[in-house]
Amino acid sequence: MTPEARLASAIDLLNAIAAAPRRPADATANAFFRERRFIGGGDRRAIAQLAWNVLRNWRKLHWHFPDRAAEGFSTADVTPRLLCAAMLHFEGMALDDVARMFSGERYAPARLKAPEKLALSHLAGKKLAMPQQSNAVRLEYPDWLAPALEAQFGPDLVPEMAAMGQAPTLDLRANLLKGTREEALRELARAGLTAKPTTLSPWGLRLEGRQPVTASQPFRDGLVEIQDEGSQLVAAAAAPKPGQRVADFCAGAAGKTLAMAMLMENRGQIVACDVSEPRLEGAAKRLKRAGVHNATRHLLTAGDKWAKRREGTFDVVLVDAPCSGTGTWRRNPDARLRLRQQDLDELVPKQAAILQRAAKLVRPGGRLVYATCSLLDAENGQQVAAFLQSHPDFALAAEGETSSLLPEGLRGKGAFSLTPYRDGTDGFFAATMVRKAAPTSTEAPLAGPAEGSQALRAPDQPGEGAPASAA
Ligand SMILES: C[S@@+](CC[C@H](N)C(=O)[O-])C[C@H]1O[C@@H](n2cnc3c(N)ncnc32)[C@H](O)[C@@H]1O
Repeated sequence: MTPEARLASAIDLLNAIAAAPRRPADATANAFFRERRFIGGGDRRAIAQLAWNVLRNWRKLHWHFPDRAAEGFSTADVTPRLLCAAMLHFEGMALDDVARMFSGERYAPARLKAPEKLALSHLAGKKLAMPQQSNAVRLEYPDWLAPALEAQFGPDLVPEMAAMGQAPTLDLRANLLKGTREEALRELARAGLTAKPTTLSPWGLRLEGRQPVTASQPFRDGLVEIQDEGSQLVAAAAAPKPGQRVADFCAGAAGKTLAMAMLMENRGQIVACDVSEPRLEGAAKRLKRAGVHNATRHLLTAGDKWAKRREGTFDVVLVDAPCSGTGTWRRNPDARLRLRQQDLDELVPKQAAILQRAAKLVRPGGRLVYATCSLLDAENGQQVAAFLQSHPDFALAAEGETSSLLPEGLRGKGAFSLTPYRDGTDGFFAATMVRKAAPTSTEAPLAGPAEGSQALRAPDQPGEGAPASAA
């Protein structure tokens, strides 16, 4: 593709993203490229990069295009065309050269209109980030979240949000069911991929730059799984042992189920629960590729007796709760634009209800881990404090009760948070709680696999399951 055609496609992609404002941009981008299979890998990366740079710098770019009614320019004229043109300029292209890209010729974007030319002319001599911009604009966070983020990070707000604005690293987890971390490193190198061990997760590997992992042999063989180092540490906090009974209550597409099955050395039983059938379906292919044999899936439905019958029977219960995803803004810059106060107002009681339901599954003496990929105390510390207040039979794990798989700095307290600036991971929170050992005679006996649960050895047929996710 010519540079002009790539530009036109980036504009089309941003228009598609704008047309589905509640849908995650990466889902729209996947559909966009699926419908345009003729676009090759290099072009695809260049198109996505320009579109993502626009999303990452959304507020700053808009700041440069205020209403200029007297000159016939209104903010309604700020379209993906203008944002892409501005982005190219701020990336170093002279304004005349940017204008030339809009040639109107075949595959190139249509010529710039008078209001667009006028708006672009005001960019001359300016930088993308300007001292007059507020912190929220310069660092790309929503104004309504400023008080919560300021309270959370204090003097670190600026470096934390700046780190959140960077492109993320791509982390893998060596799957010890298939080989050691050293073997994974060797096989990656043999496949032409450069990685190095992570410092916090004992199984993590960090890839330099963007490398085609999913097409590589070690990925296809299940020797490595895509998983942010922070997500690996949540599984480390849960620390299930071989032979135990484990419930991954919000398992989604099983990112943490996979890591926990690895820690269990495929022994014992792990039940991956979720309310979303498509997500649980997506888990099947990943579990098969990873060589996991000790997992079953269970779809949670309203009025379902499954959980009731298994109260007090699990050694470890992980609640990887649905959350604002504010810790994943590096990966999903569009999420900053989508998140509303209303979403948070709905999420907090939902998380509390899920945590209460899941807690009932924990046996006396067992472990309950509550985790999110959120930066916000309302979803994290406050949620755990409220739970402990209303559940005196649970306590935050004391030193010595937390997982020895965690790095020393995270082991001392029952709860930890991770951030891109401090830890080089996505933002994560995990709290380990222990149910006090006070067995009662009414406890249900250990139950076998649930009715309606599906054995995950099933997908022998090609094409079953969903692609790997980074969760
Ligand atoms: C953060 S995601 C889980 C990611 C997953 N653990 C992983 O590592 O790949 C949260 C999940 O909670 C699920 N969920 C939402 N409401 C739920 C509920 N009431 N009970 C259980 N799971 C729920 C969502 O469908 C979603 O898959």
